[in-house]
Amino acid sequence: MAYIPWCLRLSPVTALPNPPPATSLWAPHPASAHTDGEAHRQRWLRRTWQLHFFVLLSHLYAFLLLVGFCIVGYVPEAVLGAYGLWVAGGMGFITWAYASGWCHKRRDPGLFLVHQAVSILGALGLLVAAPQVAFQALVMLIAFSADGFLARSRASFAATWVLTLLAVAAAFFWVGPHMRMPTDALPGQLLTIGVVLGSVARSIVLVTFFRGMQYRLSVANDKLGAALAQIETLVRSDELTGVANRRGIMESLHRQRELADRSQLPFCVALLDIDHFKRINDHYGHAAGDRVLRVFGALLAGHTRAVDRIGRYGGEEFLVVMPDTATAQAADALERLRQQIVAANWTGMSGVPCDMTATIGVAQYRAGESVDATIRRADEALDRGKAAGRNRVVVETIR
Ligand SMILES: Nc1nc2c(ncn2[C@@H]2O[C@H](COP(=O)(O)OP(=O)(O)OP(=O)(O)O)[C@@H](O)[C@H]2O)c(=O)[nH]1
Repeated sequence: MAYIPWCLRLSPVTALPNPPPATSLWAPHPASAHTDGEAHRQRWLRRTWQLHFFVLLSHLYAFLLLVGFCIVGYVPEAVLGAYGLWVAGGMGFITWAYASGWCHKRRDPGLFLVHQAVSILGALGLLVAAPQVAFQALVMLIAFSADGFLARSRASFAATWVLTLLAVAAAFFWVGPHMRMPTDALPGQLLTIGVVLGSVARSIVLVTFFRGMQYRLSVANDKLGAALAQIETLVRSDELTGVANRRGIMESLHRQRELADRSQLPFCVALLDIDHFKRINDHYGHAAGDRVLRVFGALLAGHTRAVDRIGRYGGEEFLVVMPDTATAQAADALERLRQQIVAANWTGMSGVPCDMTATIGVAQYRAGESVDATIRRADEALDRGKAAGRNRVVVETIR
């Protein structure tokens, strides 16, 4: 899974059982890389480096403050040297890990646990070695713990803070009596103000950065949700006519069957077939035939109830699911529809000089039967309608 700090994780899009992972903070996930391509990868790399550069700056700032404390005599030079080596070594390693791409291959590309362990131990070491600047060391400890926002999980975030608090308690226990705020003279006061300002600035930048990340992730998540909803609609729609395609109408039919089995309410299935449609193709070409089909789809959508479900079952054959409807009511409604088809201005609407009719077969669902059985009976009625001369509504034969 891509590395995403827990605080940036968004609720997953539920439209698909396995939604693609949201974008990672530290490295673009391979699955998401193809969406925006190289530009997207470069953007993420730039952000990673921006954050890393800022962290480097904050360490440099803390080091310069320590130099100041050393100059005015609060910190031994050996401690300053050890601290400098620790920061240079740690940051050098992390810079190498980013630059070489080594950290991107790891399960934890932010090197979170290593980073936290090194940071907390270093700050603790400073606290013990130079209790004169305990205040700065404590501020650093808390600031490093705030990096826990990069944690993979709430558990490691909580663990970071618990460990920090335990470390601080232990440090107080050992060196507590020697701790003091170096504010007895002006240089110490100024340096202490510098520590406070530095920690406030670090917090502001980190919070701003994470808020920005969270906003961008939420926008990406919304876009993904909208795209998935669009795909959901597209896979169930007929491109030519705009009504449901065979998959969509069959899903509606299965749903209606389940509802009817529960509610014991009747429902009907109607199959509609345009009469002599082949002639349109033969006389005016396939494109003209497509325009006629589009008009037929629009007529069906416009002259059926909102609760009825319409789909293109195949070729010039359409299927209508009519909920809460018994055969007699269905036959009446379909007869009105047939008349609308006859009366429609086909030439005006399709641009093809023609007058179309349709034959309709209708069957009522019988409790417990398969949807295929209902469709078969509607199809038999349709065949009888064609054989009897077309342009009519035929109800299934009750056996
Ligand atoms: N333009 C166009 N034609 C299609 C499409 N799908 C199927 N057809 C055509 O629809 C015609 C169906 O012809 P037939 O099954 O003989 O039916 P018919 O001519 O309507 O005759 P009856 O149903 O017996 O009244 C064929 O010519 C198919 O090529 C489509 O998406 N677009």
